Amino acid sequence: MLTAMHQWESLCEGAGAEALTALLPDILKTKRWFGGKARRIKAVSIVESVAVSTGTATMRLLLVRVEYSDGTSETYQMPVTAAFGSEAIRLQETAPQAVLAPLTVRSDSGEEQGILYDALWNPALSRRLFEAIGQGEQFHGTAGTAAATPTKAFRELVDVAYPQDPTVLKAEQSNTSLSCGGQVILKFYRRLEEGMNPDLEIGRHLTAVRFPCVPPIAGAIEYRRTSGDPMTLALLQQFIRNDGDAWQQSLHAVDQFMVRTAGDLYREAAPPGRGRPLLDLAREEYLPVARELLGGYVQSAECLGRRTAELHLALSQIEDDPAFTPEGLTSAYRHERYVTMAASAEQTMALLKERVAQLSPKGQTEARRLFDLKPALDRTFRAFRDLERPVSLIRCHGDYHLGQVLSTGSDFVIIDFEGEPARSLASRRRKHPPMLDVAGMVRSFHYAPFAFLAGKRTGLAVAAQGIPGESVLWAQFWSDWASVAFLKAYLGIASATKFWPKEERDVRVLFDVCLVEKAIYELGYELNNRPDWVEIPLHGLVDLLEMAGSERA
Ligand SMILES: Nc1ncnc2c1ncn2[C@@H]1O[C@H](COP(=O)(O)OP(=O)(O)O)[C@@H](O)[C@H]1O
Ligand SMILES: O=P(O)(O)O[C@H]1O[C@H](CO)[C@@H](O[C@H]2O[C@H](CO)[C@@H](O)[C@H](O)[C@H]2O)[C@H](O)[C@H]1O
Repeated sequence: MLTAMHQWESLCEGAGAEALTALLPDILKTKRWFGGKARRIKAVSIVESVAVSTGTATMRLLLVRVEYSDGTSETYQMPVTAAFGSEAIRLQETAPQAVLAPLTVRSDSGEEQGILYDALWNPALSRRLFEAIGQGEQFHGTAGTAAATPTKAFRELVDVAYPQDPTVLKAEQSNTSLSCGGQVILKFYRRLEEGMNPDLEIGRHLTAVRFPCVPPIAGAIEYRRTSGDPMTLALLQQFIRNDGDAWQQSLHAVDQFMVRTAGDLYREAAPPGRGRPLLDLAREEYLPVARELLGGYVQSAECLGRRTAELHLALSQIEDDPAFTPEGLTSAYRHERYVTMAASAEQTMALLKERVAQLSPKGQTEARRLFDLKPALDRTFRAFRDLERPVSLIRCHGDYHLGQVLSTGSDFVIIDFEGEPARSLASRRRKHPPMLDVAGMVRSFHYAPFAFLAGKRTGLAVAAQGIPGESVLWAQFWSDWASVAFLKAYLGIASATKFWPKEERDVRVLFDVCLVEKAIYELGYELNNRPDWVEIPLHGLVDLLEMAGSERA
């Protein structure tokens, strides 16, 4: 229970903030967007409090610094406000996820009971933020200013009157987004760092060149101080009408595929064998049975491949910003990336060793297989380190997977250019070989059928029973041919561009290393975030390393 004197805002500043900061470690751990749940918090402090008012209601945009016992720290954005009496009771019932703590405000006239809650759930206050962007308003805090600015595209995208109140999206996400009348979406970043968020940085450029496959950016809110780079607090972009994301669409396609493979013709047959590299298959005609069994998904994956190549082309052609100018891969880059990849593989293997007993028997066997495959892993990393010819680095999506693509029916729109959430802002803003995104999507084509088999569609946990054995070959078949369709269309455009490696050998080295690096990242991500998904990237990684071995043999 929080107690404030005279007004709830006293909890946000000075001596009054002690009561709130004492409760914050426990409050943070209950929030979906807090990324430090598995870490020990040493101290929490409020480093900024910016007041935003509608005249009748006030919120404080708090910047909260979390210091961990390992000496590192993070800054989170928490917009807070208070409600009392029947309004507090209504919110506790209708939006329990918004409640931060029960609250008592004492004054000379007595006590008032209420709650402190997330101000994004207050429509009048969140509308105030939407409107501030159109009006280019600034809100002053104790150490800096929250500056709202529209882009040139604002007027085309936004009805300034906002006929409806904003509502918080129900989507499963790491940040918090509000949609306003199905017209625009305002995404509040939770973990903040100095420097422009790549979502805004990339989105602004692609909006300026009118790249059609991303939501145009209408504006942003940034926190500015006299020294240091601004921090991106929020991004306003067009709301894309969609029929779900490509992940949901893919699970549906896998479902239909599995039904087809169970049909009379295929029931007794094993899927046609593997063994050919995907990059080779992508340059040949489709296997007729693959086309038949994947059905309309072949066209979807091809469309996604084309859009991905067009995205890379657009990103490589942004001319007025050095942060986007393509660069050659230097030996310093190769060495530095080699060291980072090897270190992160070591860390992930160590974590897997700690958790191996929690896997299914089949998962435990695969984990042991993975430990034995360490030489193949090293060979893959070394082949990248020893590349001799120059390869282009460009700005990429950075965390590209089927969940980052909205399906509009006949086409796709690519969202969320923030990069891999656990990495630092500096590393998320780096240039990479575009193969990084290609590999991200190919890994996602592997995740979809295996997640389907593991019951992820229906929410069943895989941990206890492991991936069912009988359909694994068909799952692999779907994964391979969906990837081939994507690669065929991607290469059809990308291989003629300046950013694509000229030598086929270099393409193969990059493809292998990017796939393996992504699968290791996923293994670490699942161990830390979704333990009952671990066996999906584990299986994928073992398969990649075994295939790499058999191709070399
Ligand atoms: N421009 C948009 N139009 C419509 N829906 C969107 C848009 N951007 C995001 N969404 C929805 O919000 C979800 C989360 O968005 P995302 O940017 O991936 O958030 P986070 O980075 O917090 O995970 C998406 O999966 C999608 O359902
Ligand atoms: O979308 P985010 O930016 O939050 O990305 C993180 O979470 C993703 C899961 O939500 C994770 O993606 C992995 O799981 C997906 C299925 O849920 C799969 O399609 C992806 O291929 C797989 O990598 C992503 O890695 C992580 O950064």
